[in-house]
Amino acid sequence: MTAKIDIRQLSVQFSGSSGTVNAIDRLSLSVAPGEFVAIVGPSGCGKSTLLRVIAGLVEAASGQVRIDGEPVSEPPPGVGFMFQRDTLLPWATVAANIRVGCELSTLAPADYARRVAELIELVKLNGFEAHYPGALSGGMRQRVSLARLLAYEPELYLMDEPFGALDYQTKIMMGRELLRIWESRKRSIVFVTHDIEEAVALADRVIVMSPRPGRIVQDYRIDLPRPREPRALRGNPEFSRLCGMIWADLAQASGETL
Ligand SMILES: Nc1ncnc2c1ncn2[C@@H]1O[C@H](COP(=O)(O)OP(=O)(O)OP(=O)(O)O)[C@@H](O)[C@H]1O
Repeated sequence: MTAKIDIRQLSVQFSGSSGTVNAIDRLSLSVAPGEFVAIVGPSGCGKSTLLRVIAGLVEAASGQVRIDGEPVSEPPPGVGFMFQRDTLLPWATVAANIRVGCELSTLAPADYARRVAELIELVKLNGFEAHYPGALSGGMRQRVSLARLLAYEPELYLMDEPFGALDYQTKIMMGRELLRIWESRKRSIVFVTHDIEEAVALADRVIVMSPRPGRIVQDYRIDLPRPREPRALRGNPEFSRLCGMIWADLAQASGETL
């Protein structure tokens, strides 16, 4: 079976006035079709850079990234992103921003309005349809970005701390929705987060990265039963064990003692 994402010996460097930064060093990773992979690691370890290389937005110094067997050289079709800083159109309303996702999807134009209304309901932005992004909080903008991504329904979701600006309850709710959609459609997801519990609750695998240069130090298979209810997992001993191990890896990667 062809991997959805196949990364071989990837290195990425950034050059600036203060010298060259080795952001990623000889990293190899394979993501199967339909797999949900979470990436955790200390700040600055190259998680966002890795997503950007997969998305064809940053060039590799060496190594190769393939999506569906094809080398990535520019943003590939069928890939949806959700970046840390939202990329909403400032001149378009909430509804119009979500509609952009529909336009990228295979949905018939006659169904756009219904889908936009469903997604606004899903991300709890009823009453804000006609607002512009500048009039929304960071968490609300993140929910619009999520709705736009869900409207697109790409084959591959690249999500960079998608729930980082949300309050705890909304974050749990959005995680549950993402799981529900993923479980019904089985698209591939690469999901960067700083939240270990979120990573273990959602993903099939949790990849732990070390700080500069970014490398993979652990690759955990999360065999917790599905469908999962993120909140109910909090009392599960296997869930706690996995979170504890990843916590220890991260502490070690950051050079901290527990
Ligand atoms: N465009 C760029 N130019 C120069 N250096 C960069 C650029 N983008 C990233 N870097 C550097 O590459 C390294 C990895 O950055 P990256 O944003 O990928 O880390 P991260 O793990 O996503 O961090 P965080 O968890 O804080 O979001 C950092 O040292 C960063 O300073």
